[in-house]
Amino acid sequence: MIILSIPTLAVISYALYNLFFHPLSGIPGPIGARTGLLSWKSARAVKLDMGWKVLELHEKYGKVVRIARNEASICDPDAISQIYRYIMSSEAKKLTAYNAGGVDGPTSISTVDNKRHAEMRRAESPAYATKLFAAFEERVDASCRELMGLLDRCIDAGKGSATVDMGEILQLFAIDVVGELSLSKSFGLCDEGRDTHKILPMLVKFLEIACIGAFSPPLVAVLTCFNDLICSRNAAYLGTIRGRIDSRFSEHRKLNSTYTGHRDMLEAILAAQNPDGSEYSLNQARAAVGLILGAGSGKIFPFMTAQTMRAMLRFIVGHPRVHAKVLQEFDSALKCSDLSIPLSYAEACKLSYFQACLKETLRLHPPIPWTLSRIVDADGARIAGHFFPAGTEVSMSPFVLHRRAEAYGADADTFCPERWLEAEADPARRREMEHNNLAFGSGPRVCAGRSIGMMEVSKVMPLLFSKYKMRFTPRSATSPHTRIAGRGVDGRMSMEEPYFVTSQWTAMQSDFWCDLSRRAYSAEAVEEQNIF
Ligand code: HEM
Repeated sequence: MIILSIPTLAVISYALYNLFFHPLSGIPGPIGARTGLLSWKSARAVKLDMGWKVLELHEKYGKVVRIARNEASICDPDAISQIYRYIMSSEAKKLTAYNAGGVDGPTSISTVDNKRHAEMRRAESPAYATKLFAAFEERVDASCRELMGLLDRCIDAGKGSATVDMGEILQLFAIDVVGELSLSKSFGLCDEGRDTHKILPMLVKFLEIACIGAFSPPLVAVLTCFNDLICSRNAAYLGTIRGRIDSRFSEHRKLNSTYTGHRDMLEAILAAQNPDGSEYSLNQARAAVGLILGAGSGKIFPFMTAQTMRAMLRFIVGHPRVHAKVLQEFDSALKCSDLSIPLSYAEACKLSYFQACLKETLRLHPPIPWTLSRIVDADGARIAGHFFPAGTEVSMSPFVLHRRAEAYGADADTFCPERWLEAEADPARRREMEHNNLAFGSGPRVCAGRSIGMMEVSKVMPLLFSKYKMRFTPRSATSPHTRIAGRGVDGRMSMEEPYFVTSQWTAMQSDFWCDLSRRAYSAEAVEEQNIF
């Protein structure tokens, strides 16, 4: 009896301490999180509903919510700099959860120590530098051609129209692009027209499991075994990547090559040096390139660009007024010879309405809805009216912040690209809106591949919109959808929703079918055919 009651007493004392004496005890939140007896975040990782659940908590409890025993989620634009810049600039460490999922060794995103992170970031920065952009653009153009080739083949096979899983096709494209950018070699997925190595399910499972493991430490060992199993079942894909990295590594060492800055990201990584002047080892190169490719890392960037492209397609085609304006802008630029095909990034940046749509897409559907956590440093910090002592965690969800009226106005939850154009006339407002955009994170750990991601999306999406007539395949008993209803990024289920979103570390869409046919892209054609 006494033996039984000791553990029970320990649990009760632990819960009471967390409820009434823990430094975060004054902050409201779900009871499981406040007592520390249930992991609210693990539940989100398993149920794949993070975005809308954390939003619900903020709607119920306000700007500051205790989402774990030691963590508060904050949604206050005024706190962005404090959390991501000032706290980070001192001794604060990045949450150890980022370590989950690494295979080849530490990467910049998984490195907790700030000093080491800064060193890695500096060493690897040439891989993301604008110096490589001319080469990058050619490679993205090559992948665009393969993508258009695939869509044309589908349309020809269907004698002028086709119903395709655009979600999957855009993912194949994004993976081909990172293959081109990082290793000078596409994976040929668009050429094949399908996921030949079954890479996609592997990457999705890898990511989901890494997230569950990150927030359920007792499960890490079991989940790591699952991840190893997933990797071994997809040895062909991982083997191809490793083989390419390894042979380029030996070639680099044998020839004692110097970095010319003209080839690809791997060339820049092979030339990277540690602070003591030593060259990057094979494992360091594998880890850095694996991070970019999503092979052997829990953070999968080809997913993020694909998610952005899918969301953009969903928002633009789902808003006929916006769709017509995007096409009109493209057609008139083409008519005035302001554009060439393939589109250069510089030209794509001049399509101001299109760029506003891209920013609006990243605002309403940030690929990472998860709370980006930081640990408070030795001095503690006063944030959003609360004092956080050293060692407590503070975080923000891009998804939640982007939907707050304080950040984007009373209509924050509607898709309105015009808000970005209007802000152009008011530099202070524009700066504020850019500052509140957390889609790529903020501060010293902001996304290293931001310009690459923006370039990729900016080059391919205008072409897709202008070259093809696209509409969402209506859901019906005979449609190819695997789910009866769709689910939007806000968690709402609907028969009208063209895809199904799961919200975990990333907001992933699936089951996204579109009807496709060719479109004559010129301004006259739009008017004559009265397409809209
Ligand atoms: C639309 C596409 C993308 C989005 C929305 C995105 C978003 C993000 C976010 C939110 C973070 C920071 C996470 C944090 O605060 O801990 C991040 C980090 C990072 N991203 Fe991206 N990303 C995108 C594309 C890419 C691409 C294409 C690459 C590589 C070519 C890339 C490479 C990285 C790297 C290396 C980091 C780690 C930075 C560090 O910790 O120093 N990203 N990304």
